[in-house]
Amino acid sequence: MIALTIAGSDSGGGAGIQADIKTFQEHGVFGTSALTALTAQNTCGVHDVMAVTAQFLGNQLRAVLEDFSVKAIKTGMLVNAALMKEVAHHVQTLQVPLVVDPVMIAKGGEHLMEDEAVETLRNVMLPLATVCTPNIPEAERLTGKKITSYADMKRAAHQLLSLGVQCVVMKGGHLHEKAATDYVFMQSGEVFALETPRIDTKQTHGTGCTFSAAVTAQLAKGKTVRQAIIEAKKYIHLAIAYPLHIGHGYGPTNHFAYRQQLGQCEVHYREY
Ligand SMILES: Nc1ncnc2c1ncn2[C@@H]1O[C@H](COP(=O)(O)OP(=O)(O)O)[C@@H](O)[C@H]1O
Ligand SMILES: Cc1ncc(COP(=O)(O)O)c(N)n1
Repeated sequence: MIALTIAGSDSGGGAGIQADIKTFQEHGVFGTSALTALTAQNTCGVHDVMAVTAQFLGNQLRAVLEDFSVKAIKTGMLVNAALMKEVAHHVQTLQVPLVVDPVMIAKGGEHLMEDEAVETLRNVMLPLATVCTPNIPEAERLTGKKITSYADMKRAAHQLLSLGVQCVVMKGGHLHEKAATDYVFMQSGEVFALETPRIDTKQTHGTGCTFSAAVTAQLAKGKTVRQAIIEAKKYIHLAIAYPLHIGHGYGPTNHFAYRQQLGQCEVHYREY
C-alpha cells in the first residue's frame, strides 16, 4: 500500500512530513512525499520557513504520481494559495481519498499558512476533500464564526460539508476539558463522537499531523472513512499516552507506541 503526503518538513521530526511518513510506516504503508516548505523547527518553535515554488511542487507531484499507485493522499502545511492551486491541479482527477488537514498555525503560534490563503483553502482544496480535520480555531477561521458549543460546531461542520467535503472531523478537545473528544460529521447526515481520556501532557507537537496521517494510512489500506478515523484515534491516543520525553519544549508524540502495543486504548463511540 502506498500513501502520499503533501506537507512541510519539520526538522525536529515530530510534525509535518516526518510525522506523516513515520505514521504511514507504523501502519505498514509505504510513504511518499511532496514538500511544500522546509521549516527550521524543533520542539521549542519554528525558527524559519522556506517555501518551494509551485513549479517545484508540481514536479515532485508528477514524479510521485506517474510512478506509484498511490492509494490515499493527505495535505498538511500548504503555505500559500499558489501551492494550493498546484496541489488541486494534480489531485482533482485522481480517484483516491484525500485527507485535508487545514494546518494554519503551529502550537507555538507561528504562522504556517499565509492569512489570505484561507479563501483558496476553503474554495479550492475543501471541495476535493474526502476527510477534513480542523481543530476549533481552524474551523473558526474556515467558517468565519466563533465556536463555543456543540451547536456552533455542528453549524460549522455543515458549512464545510456544503462545500463538498465528504466528512468533517472536528477535533473538539478545546471544548471538553476532561476528555479528548472528536466529532465526526458525514455528508450522509451521520454524526458520531469519538472520545478518549485527555492526557495531561505538554508533549503534543505534531498531534494533528499524526492523527490525519493515520487516517490516510488506514484509507490507503482500504478501510472505510469511519474505520479509518476510529483506528487513527487509537493511534494518536497511544502516541500521546506513551511519550518519548525528548526535546526541551513541546515534545513529539510516540509514533512507535501503537505498533509496539505499549498500552490499550478504548475509544468511546457515541452516535448523535
Ligand atoms: N492531551 C490529549 N490527550 C488525548 N488526546 C489528545 C490530546 N490532545 C489532542 N488529542 C487528540 O489528538 C488528535 C489531534 O488533535 P489536536 O491536537 O487538537 O490537533 P491539532 O494539532 O491540529 O491542534 C485529536 O484526536 C485530539 O482529540
Ligand atoms: C511542517 C509542519 N507542519 C505542521 C505543523 C503543525 O503541527 P501540529 O500537528 O502540532 O498542528 C508543524 N508544526 N510543522
